[in-house]
Amino acid sequence: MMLRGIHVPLVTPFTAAGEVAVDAIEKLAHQMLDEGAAGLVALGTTGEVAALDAEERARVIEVCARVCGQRQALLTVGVTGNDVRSAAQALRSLPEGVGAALVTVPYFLRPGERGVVAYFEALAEETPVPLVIYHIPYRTGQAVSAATLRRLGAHPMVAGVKYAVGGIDLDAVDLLGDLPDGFEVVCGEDAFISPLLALGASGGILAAAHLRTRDFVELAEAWQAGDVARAQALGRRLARLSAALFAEPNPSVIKGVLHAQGLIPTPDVRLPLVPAGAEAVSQARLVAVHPGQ
Ligand SMILES: O=C(O)C1=N[C@H](C(=O)O)C[C@H](O)C1
Repeated sequence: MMLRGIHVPLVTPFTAAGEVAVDAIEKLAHQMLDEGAAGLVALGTTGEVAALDAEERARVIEVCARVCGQRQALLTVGVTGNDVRSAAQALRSLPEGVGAALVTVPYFLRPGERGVVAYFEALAEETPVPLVIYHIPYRTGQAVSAATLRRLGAHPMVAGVKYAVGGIDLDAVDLLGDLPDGFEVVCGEDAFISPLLALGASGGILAAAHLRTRDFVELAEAWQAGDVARAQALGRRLARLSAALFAEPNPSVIKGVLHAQGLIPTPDVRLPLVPAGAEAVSQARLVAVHPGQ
């Protein structure tokens, strides 16, 4: 169960001069693992990968690979793109220490499900590490059915799917009711982590888990142990936190809270993202401390 547990897609903090704050990434990476995260994700959506140049991406991967190597934790690296040659090149370029690649469904082109299958089957023949399909139709514009995910999951180099469809849909219920051997579902829709775990997901790749990390870890453990009462209580509280942290475009609120806690040097994000409003940050900080029953 390579993807079991909570994996934190790290933010990319920036200095006041607008540079990538590598030291802050290193400290955050250690802190997430200290809190029980099973692994880290570099260059996810939360890491603002689209706004980083090649050299910055390489530095983020390097620091995360160093920390995950020291801690024997899984490092998953985001590979975004909508053409097979650049995605394949990015996979081939992954350095030692990267354990998996989170590959977005090709976005904007809307290639259809046959195109999605051909894309991932081509990458699965090239990749040095297992692939996790990043299925997020409200960002990519491309639907992917349970049947298609099951077909892709039959490939030995396709390890799972990060499932983020804006809730729990019938495809999630269908897929989790009949998973290919060795294929896992991890939640990518933070507020729905608890119900997806209840349906049999292995864990989550959750930006919200930058905060109350240990609670997210305990939530996954409670569902895996069948402690339903504990899992339901934690799930309700953490859903409220997730909703507050996603009140404005991710990762602006999370960065605002981490900055207010002194964990990153600035709350800055790169355009077209803009820093979260003070009210959203204040509300998220309040919910993080008092998540309710
Ligand atoms: O960075 C990621 O990977 C994630 N991105 C999602 C999004 O911003 O849509 C949210 C999820 O927590 C992880």
